[in-house]
Amino acid sequence: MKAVHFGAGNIGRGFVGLLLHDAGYEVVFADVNAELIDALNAAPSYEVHEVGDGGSDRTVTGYRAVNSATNENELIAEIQTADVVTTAVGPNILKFVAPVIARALALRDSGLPPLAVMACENAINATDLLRTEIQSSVAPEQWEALAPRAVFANTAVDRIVPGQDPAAGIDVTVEAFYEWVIESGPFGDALPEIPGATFVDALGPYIERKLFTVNTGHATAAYYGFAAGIDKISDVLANSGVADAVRHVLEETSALLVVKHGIDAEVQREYREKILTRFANPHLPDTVQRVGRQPLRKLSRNERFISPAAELAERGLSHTALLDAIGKALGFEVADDEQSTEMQGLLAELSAEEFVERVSGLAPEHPLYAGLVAVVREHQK
Ligand SMILES: NC(=O)c1ccc[n+]([C@@H]2O[C@H](COP(=O)([O-])OP(=O)(O)OC[C@H]3O[C@@H](n4cnc5c(N)ncnc54)[C@H](O)[C@@H]3O)[C@@H](O)[C@H]2O)c1
Ligand SMILES: O=P(O)(O)OC[C@@H](O)[C@@H](O)[C@H](O)[C@H](O)CO
Repeated sequence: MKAVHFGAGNIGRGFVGLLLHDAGYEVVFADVNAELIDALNAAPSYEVHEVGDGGSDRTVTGYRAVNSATNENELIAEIQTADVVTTAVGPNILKFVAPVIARALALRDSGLPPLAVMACENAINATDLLRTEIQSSVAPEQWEALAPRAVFANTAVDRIVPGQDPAAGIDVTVEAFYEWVIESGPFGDALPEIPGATFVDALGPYIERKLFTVNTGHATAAYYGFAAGIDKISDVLANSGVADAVRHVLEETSALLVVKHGIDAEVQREYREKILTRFANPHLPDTVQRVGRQPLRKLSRNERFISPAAELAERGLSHTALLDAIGKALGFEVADDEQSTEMQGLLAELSAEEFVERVSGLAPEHPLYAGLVAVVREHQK
């Protein structure tokens, strides 16, 4: 079995690549980082260090790596005969990896089983987005021929993999916890063999629970931590004021998840307590800069703040802690985070109403709109 994985970064090496390797796949990493590709190809193995309770050291072997920026033909040949394609490049990058997948599908032997394509990004229905990008990269009549050659399944991935110490080379430090949930429907009876993954009929509740608990809580900690001048995420959680703010936010998103998806309130309470423990893992060198990265993406309509806050507002439920966290997000500014500087520019140039419409995509008639405008206006004072 062969898997081609786009994005040999933190989650690519520390989670998706590891689980595919454990499942018996020959893993081919594709990345645009030439130095990383060379380092992977120069070593016969790399280590995944799981830190915290229950962690152990794991070794990944039998992989190879292709530079997708310079070796497109080699990559196409690999995808043509692969069983699985996964991505962990960031949702905004999917449009760049789509054309090469389309070209490989066009050359794929139609007698082969369909290629299983799964985007492992922090976004709702990221694989649907990837499929749309692949489809729009070819002519409509060509898509009819290509579509049966692939199966597209959405997934939810959860493992905290911080930025890595450059001195560690290609080895990766990760938390011990992981969860990979994949929708089963698209595969019919032919589920990919990935023992470390859980296949479910309906992914919606899983991805929303993950994004609106783990990622909403994480981003809240990052933006409050940044405002307080704290660098390490575990130190942020040690600040009782910030820890309370994160708890309040997660109580609000939990109320939505319980009412919307019928998740048991006690089960959800335990889930969020476990997540707070994960954030506080002192062995994990995670930073507010990484967790808060790309704030414009995080403040967009279907993401971890606006989506739950909008639905809470629509249902007449409390969302004040989320609005406070959004206010903190507006203060995020990190020199090498382009979106954070772009956001500061927008805050300086646009009215509060224009900023809300541009960034969150909410219309003036939405019940969250006025509250959001007030938060932005307060920040601009
Ligand atoms: N790190 C985590 O804790 C974590 C956990 C769950 C999900 N995720 C999600 O996984 C994705 C990747 O996150 P990460 O933390 O691993 O980021 P990362 O920056 O460590 O890795 C991304 C990799 O993608 C590569 N890349 C960029 N453009 C590319 C292209 N056009 N083709 C091929 N490779 C390309 C980069 O060079 C980099 O190596 C994001 O969507 C993130 O939300 C991350
Ligand atoms: O990757 P992002 O930028 O969407 O979010 C940053 C972190 O919250 C995220 O990477 C978490 O570590 C991860 O989602 C845990 O499963």
